[in-house]
Amino acid sequence: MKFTLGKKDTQTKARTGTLITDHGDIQTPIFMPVGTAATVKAVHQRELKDDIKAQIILGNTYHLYLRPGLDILEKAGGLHKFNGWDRPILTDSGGYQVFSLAGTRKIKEEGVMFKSHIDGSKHEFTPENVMDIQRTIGADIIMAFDECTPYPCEYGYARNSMELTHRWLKRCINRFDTTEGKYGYSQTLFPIVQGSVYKDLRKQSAEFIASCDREGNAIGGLSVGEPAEMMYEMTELVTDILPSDKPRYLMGVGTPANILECIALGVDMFDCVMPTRNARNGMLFTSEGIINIRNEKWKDDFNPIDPAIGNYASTFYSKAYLRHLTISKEILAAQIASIHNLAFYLWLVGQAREHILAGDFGVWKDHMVKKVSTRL
Ligand SMILES: CO[C@@H]1O[C@H](CNc2nc3cc4c(=O)[nH]c(N)nc4cc3[nH]2)[C@@H](O)[C@H]1O
Repeated sequence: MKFTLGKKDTQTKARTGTLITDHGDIQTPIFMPVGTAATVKAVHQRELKDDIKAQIILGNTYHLYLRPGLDILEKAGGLHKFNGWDRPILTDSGGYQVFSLAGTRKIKEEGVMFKSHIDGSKHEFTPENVMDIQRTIGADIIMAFDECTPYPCEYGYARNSMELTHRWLKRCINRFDTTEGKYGYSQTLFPIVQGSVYKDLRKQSAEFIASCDREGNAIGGLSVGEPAEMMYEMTELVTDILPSDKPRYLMGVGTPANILECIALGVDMFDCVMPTRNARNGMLFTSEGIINIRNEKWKDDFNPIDPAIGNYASTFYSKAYLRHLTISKEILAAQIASIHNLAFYLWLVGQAREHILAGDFGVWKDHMVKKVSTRL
């Protein structure tokens, strides 16, 4: 994988770039739709490509390992062949899901023992087998096996958790660098900065991660319930230390406003379940602000959902129609709202890229942060 920097903004730390992978190029800043269990929920691959203009999507090691399982994925020739998404894929390592989803888990130096949330079966993730699992899934970008330090937590817990993540990272690197991809294209491993909300730990973790000299770096342990101001403070502290010639991925972030603020702090890659999860509950992100489509006020609003972002679903369907589908619990509601929200997120980061190139990102960002946060 190769990353070439494009233009650096003069008023903020925002920058454009291009990530070159064996499954295609990615223009940054970029938002990555979450496709947890081999699917971006309610959305076809064609819609992802043509309507949403997604450039890279996520998969999840924890979920894919449990179902459909490695045997099926290997027989299919990897995840790209299995779900038909032939552009880049990034998989999270399970370092978050094991702590947030799995039943009873036990963290040891060796790894994490856990029970499947599906059938209660017992499993163990170690840095080594999580690398092997992600080799089999075949994502272009894979994440190190880490502990996403819970928030809030005591300083001592945060330090021990960060140090465990660093020891696990060394084992991930040793395993990854001594194994090959299984499907004839290259994969790359991103390490993950931890340190919770403690400045000295964040600095220490960012310096260690930077010293590993990998092709990209991720910022973890955020978007876990901390106040937004704290997320921004930790993000800025870390991006000032991570190398500027490598892509920076802020995991699990976030709202449209969070994404714009963190682009201004020098982050290049984002993922979040919000556009798809909130879509299924009738919460729409639009270029004019946030809409709760269930609200009575939309029942006879026959205007399109959001023609400004220029995709089929947001232009063809009216708010009144989508409200009807949503309160009627029609399947099509989830499809239209998910496509719309994801198209909005891709439109927003695309606009950010254009304004960085045009040299007016700072002013545009401040205006848009207010606009996208307005409750309509
Ligand atoms: C704002 O949405 C809520 O918050 C979650 C996103 N927040 C988040 N923070 C993360 C941190 C890590 C990490 O430190 N390590 C690894 N490996 N993966 C991670 C994944 C993460 N996702 C959504 O699931 C949703 O519940």
